[in-house]
Amino acid sequence: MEERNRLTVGVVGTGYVGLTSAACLAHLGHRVTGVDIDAGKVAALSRGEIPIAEPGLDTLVAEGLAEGRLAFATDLAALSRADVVLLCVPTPTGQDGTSDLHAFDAAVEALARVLSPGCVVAVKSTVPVGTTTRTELALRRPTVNNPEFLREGHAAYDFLNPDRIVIGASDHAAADRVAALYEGLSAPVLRTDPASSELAKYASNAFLAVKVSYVNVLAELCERLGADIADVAKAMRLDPRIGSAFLSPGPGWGGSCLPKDTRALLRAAGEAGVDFSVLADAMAANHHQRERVVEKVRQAVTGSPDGSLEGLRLGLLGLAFKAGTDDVRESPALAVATRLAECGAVLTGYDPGLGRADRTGGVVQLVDDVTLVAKDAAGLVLLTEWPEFRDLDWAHLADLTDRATIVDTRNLLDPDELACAGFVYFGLGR
Ligand SMILES: NC(=O)c1ccc[n+]([C@@H]2O[C@H](COP(=O)([O-])OP(=O)(O)OC[C@H]3O[C@@H](n4cnc5c(N)ncnc54)[C@H](O)[C@@H]3O)[C@@H](O)[C@H]2O)c1
Ligand SMILES: O=c1ccn([C@@H]2O[C@H](COP(=O)(O)OP(=O)(O)O[C@H]3O[C@H](CO)[C@@H](O)[C@H](O)[C@H]3O)[C@@H](O)[C@H]2O)c(=O)[nH]1
Repeated sequence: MEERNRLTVGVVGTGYVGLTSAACLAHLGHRVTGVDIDAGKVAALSRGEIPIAEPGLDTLVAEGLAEGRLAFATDLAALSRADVVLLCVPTPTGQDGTSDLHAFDAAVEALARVLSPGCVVAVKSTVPVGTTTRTELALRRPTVNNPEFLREGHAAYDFLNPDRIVIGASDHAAADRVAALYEGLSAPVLRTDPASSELAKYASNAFLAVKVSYVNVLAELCERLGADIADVAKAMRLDPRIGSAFLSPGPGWGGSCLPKDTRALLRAAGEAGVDFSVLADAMAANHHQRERVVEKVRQAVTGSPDGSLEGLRLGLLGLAFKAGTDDVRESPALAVATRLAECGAVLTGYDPGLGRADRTGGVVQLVDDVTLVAKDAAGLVLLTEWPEFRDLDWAHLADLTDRATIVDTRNLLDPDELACAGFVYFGLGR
């Protein structure tokens, strides 16, 4: 990148989005300082220690630190000379869809005191429509909305290879400044107004949620009608209007974004007097899906829809909300585990991303050896689609179990192979 395009960038919040943005923008040649209120995190990052499991991020952070283009601080004063500041703080949503903007507003209030008059602020946090314009008024600095679409587990790759860059701004020069951050990346840049940009973020996540709920209900219908969801989805994927992604059934959609953003969009629609019942239905289907998985496990391991799970040992494979991450925020796997525990089951769990770090609130005894999960279990439940589960020694695991029964909620495994290994296999929609 030419020297003239290098910007001095501040990033507020160094979580999944902030840390990834900081490391990737430093990689693109900008001078970046990431600021976080968590002093322990800042100290660790300054030593090159990465608190989240994201492929490639450690290398990018090490590169940025070594080349002097990346630094971390706890004091926002470190951003006083920034050309652009990205806001990447959490914006959680309550059960009623209300966005909690405390962290966001606190960061804005503190920034107002330190930013130079010419600084452009980019809101990367996912925020309700109107927030960017309100922030612009509070900061009295040009403020644009620049939503982030990265997926956890692919954060650095997605940041550097985006499908699109969306910039919602009322000021052309401010939009140009933010667009300059991404020079060198080949992605369509969509310039629009702040409200459209804010809404595009929620609309994208909620659409993905609807798609997964659709396929999960379809899987239930397949079971009732004797069809195979794998083939039904395969036929659908071949239609480019439908697309090939997000058609895999599972225990429901979760994570730090889809649930909270769907709730927020439904609330925004309600407040605007718009009946967006397809969203409410997708959320209800998602709740139902977890119950359906619990009832499938009950039927599989007890042989009856009314069988008791009290005192039964169950082994869980996977607790993260999806493969490739150590994140358990709103994890459907954890929701299923919690429900099974409420039914009296005694749970042992193994997740390649979590190790023995207990982030399950004590619901599951986490072990770091899959054979301990199988030992004396009345059944196994595969909840997260870690690819390495395909290569386990299933015959050995079947021998270790009390009853060689497995419920594969991700349809990850080959039913014939599992049957050969001695398991009674149950998938979804098969
Ligand atoms: N996680 C994702 O995959 C993803 C993707 C796209 C968009 N988003 C959105 O990005 C935003 C951030 O999400 P995240 O997952 O990166 O959050 P996170 O919880 O991983 O990280 C947020 C960081 O902000 C810090 N922080 C909180 N208040 C602060 C303050 N006042 N000043 C400085 N630092 C502060 C926290 O200590 C934490 O390190 C949210 O709005 C989210 O919806 C997340
Ligand atoms: O066919 C599928 C695809 C996904 N899921 C589930 O859907 C959830 C969400 O998956 P994913 O979208 O990959 O997770 P995130 O990393 O949270 O990414 C979403 O949320 C981010 C935060 O807003 C956005 O930036 C991303 O574009 C958006 O994909 C997970 O529980 C998945 O297991 C399925 O069950 N079946």
